[in-house]
Amino acid sequence: MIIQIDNLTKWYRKGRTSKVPAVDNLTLAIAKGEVFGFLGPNGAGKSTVIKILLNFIRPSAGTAMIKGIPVQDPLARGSIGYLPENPYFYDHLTAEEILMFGGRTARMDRNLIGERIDQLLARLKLAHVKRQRIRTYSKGMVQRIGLALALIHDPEVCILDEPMSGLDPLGRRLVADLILDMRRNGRTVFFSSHILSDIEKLCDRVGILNRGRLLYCGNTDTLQAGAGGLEKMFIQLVEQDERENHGADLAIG
Ligand SMILES: Nc1ncnc2c1ncn2[C@@H]1O[C@H](COP(=O)(O)OP(=O)(O)OP(=O)(O)O)[C@@H](O)[C@H]1O
Repeated sequence: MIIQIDNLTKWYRKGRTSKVPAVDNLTLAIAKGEVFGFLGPNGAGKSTVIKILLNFIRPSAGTAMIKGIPVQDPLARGSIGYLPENPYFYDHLTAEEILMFGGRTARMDRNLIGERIDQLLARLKLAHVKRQRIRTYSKGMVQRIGLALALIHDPEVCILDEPMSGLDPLGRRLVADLILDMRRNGRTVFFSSHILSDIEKLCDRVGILNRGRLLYCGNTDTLQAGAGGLEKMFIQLVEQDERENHGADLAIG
């Protein structure tokens, strides 16, 4: 398995005395070449899992590995491309400068980086702003530069935290096409999203998280065959978990 998460738990402090589990004994394995959609309501723990995979934060218990390498080992990061939930750049830099920096950090050859920049900016419909400073970009343009930076070194594993966030329908289509291309090229994509229609279209499998626990993990084909598809299933599972395990009546939908 290219991503292997075992019994992962992350506690955060809440006030002085109490702690809440943001991730609660999560076990999950993603195969090479899979497009995996990671879903869950706000605060379910998706970004926390992603931050652990990137080794930005440490788990309280359990393990996470990329290509069999524990995520704490810097070697594990060599094969990852990462898009944060809210990408942020120095706004006096241009797209070209940011992407060149990203490519150099990944130890790529300058000429190769140049080619890759042109290719990615064309795909993301940003070629015309290559030499413009980021401060002149709209929110959706910054998001697309974030994606280009995640992909500059053609990573084996792409971990994308809400890649469609802030994008218009055309931007979403561009990102969806890029994800499908990555799958065709044997790349693995692990992404979180609240846009269930995108998840249904793009993913081989989905995992549904609530309060840090995995409520469902499985194939999207089976879901579509079921009545109501992913949206209905998502709402039912989360409502049921809230009612049965947390005494809350959500009354969603
Ligand atoms: N640094 C922190 N300190 C304390 N609690 C935190 C911290 N970061 C996250 N949390 C809590 O951990 C839980 C999971 O948060 P996380 O950001 O992982 O959720 P998410 O599923 O990514 O949510 P969203 O869909 O809103 O982005 C939430 O209850 C959140 O309040």
